[in-house]
Formats: sequence, structure tokens, C-alpha cells
Amino acid sequence: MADVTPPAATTDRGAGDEPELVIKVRDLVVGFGERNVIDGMDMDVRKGEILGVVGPSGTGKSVSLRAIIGLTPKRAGTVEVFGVDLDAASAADRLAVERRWGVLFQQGALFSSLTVRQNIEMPLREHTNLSPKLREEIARVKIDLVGLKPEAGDRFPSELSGGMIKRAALARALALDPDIVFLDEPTAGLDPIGANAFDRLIMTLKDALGLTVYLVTHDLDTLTTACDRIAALKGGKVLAIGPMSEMVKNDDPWMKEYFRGERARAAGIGATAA
Ligand SMILES: Nc1ncnc2c1ncn2[C@@H]1O[C@H](COP(=O)(O)OP(=O)(O)OP(=O)(O)O)[C@@H](O)[C@H]1O
Repeated sequence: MADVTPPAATTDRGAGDEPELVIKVRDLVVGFGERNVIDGMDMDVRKGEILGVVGPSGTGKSVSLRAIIGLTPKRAGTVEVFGVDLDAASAADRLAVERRWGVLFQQGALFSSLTVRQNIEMPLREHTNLSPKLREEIARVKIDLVGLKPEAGDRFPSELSGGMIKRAALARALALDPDIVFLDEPTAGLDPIGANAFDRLIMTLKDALGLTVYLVTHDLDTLTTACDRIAALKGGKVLAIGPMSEMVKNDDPWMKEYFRGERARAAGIGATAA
């Protein structure tokens, strides 16, 4: 493994029983051209939770994810991960934090010219000095962990189904045994059975590995089944954050339509509101 020791997680505990935070976003502003897409966003992500991030289309859910991991530049604000302010940190400290997260981008974003195994080995090549044999062994374990057959390791992304691509991308996100995974619409494009299986996989991995999950989604089933809390973004800010039982009581027009509308009722969420 690489020789950088990750900084210890902040407990961030107050006087009471406040939950331990692994991500703390304050006054985040992210924009393009003259428009600020994220405009003063505060967000806390608790250790060990699956936080579902929802909001109207184009409201900045993916941008928030990309800004937290530093792929999209901020105009203002701070992002702390494991108590490390990512802008103020030294390069070594920042790298140490980056090693503790894995990311599943929309569409999987696997390298098309590499096999699944080579894709999973890529972060291990970049961040560790492991031998090729050990890298291959870890890739084999991750392939098994996400429920793919061993043969899938030799396939190229173009030879996989949508569900297999998501699983392969998740295996790659898990390559470095992260503490946090960022998932950008992981069930988009999957049929309901495949989506449900993927939700269950994320929950199982969360429980087994103690993962914290930042999950951007439109999928009401995912929110109901898998998420401990939900953050609803609107107007560049977090409009509401809490469990589903709180979301269904919110009287913002978009929230009402989303959490109490026809699709929500079809997903059985109306019952929660009663
Ligand atoms: N690199 C970029 N350059 C310019 N505009 C961008 C860029 N990335 C995102 N945007 C704009 O920022 C806004 C928010 O995009 P984002 O992808 O975060 O939306 P979203 O909430 O995830 O939407 P959806 O639910 O439709 O996926 C959109 O208007 C988008 O066009």
C-alpha cells in the first residue's frame, strides 16, 4: 500500500449525542459563466449513513458531488472530509483523503479499452505499490463482492449489460477499500429488478464495510429502500435534509409533488406521509 497515513476521522461531536460527520460542506458556491448552480450550500454527511441527494433536474446534484471531490472548482465555501479542509490541506494530506473515497460516475465511466479486471486494478496501480499478482487478487475479490461472476473480469465494458457495468464500476470504486463512496445515479437505466438488486447490494456493502454513501438519485424506490436520510437540493441550497418521514411533511411545492405525488404513492411513500 502507499506510504501516506490517512488523517484520523474527526469525531466532530458536540456536547450531546451529535453524530460523527465525515463530510462537512459550508457556504459552497459553484458556478459556470454568470450562473451559480450551487449558491451557499451547507451539508453534513454522517458516518455510516446512506444520504440520498435529490432535487429538480439541473439543480446541481451531480455538480455538488463533483465539487465535494474537487473535480469541479468552487467559487466559495469549504469542504471538509474526515476533518480535513481539502483546500487548505497539503498535497499529501489531500491524497490521503482521496484514497479514502471511491466514486461511481453516471454511466459507470469505465475505460472501454480495458477489461473489467484492468479497470478495477487501475486505482491500485495509481495509488499503491502492490505487485501485479496482489492487484489481480484484489480485483478478483472485488468482482465477487459486487456479485459478478469471475469470468466478468475478462470482459470489456462493451460486452456487459447495464447492470453489470454498474457493478463493475462499483467494484472499481471499492478497489482501495474506501470509507466513503459517491454514487451518481447508480440505478439510472436499470430495470426495476436490477435497480432493486443494486440498492440491496449497496445496503449490504454499507453494513458489511461500514461505508458512508453519498448517493445522487431520482429513484424513489432507492430513497425508500436504501437511504437513511435524504437531502433535497433546490435553488442552489439544501432545502431540507432528514429521514423520509420528514420529507413527506415538507410543504415546498416541488417536495409535495415529488414525495406525495402520483409516483410517490405508487412507490408506497404516501403511506409514510399518513
Ligand atoms: N461543466 C459544466 N459547464 C457548464 N455548465 C454545467 C457544467 N456542469 C454542469 N453544468 C450545469 O449545472 C447545472 C446542474 O447540473 P447537474 O448535472 O448537477 O444537475 P443535476 O441536478 O444532477 O440534474 P439531473 O437530475 O438532470 O441529472 C445544469 O444546468 C448543468 O447544465
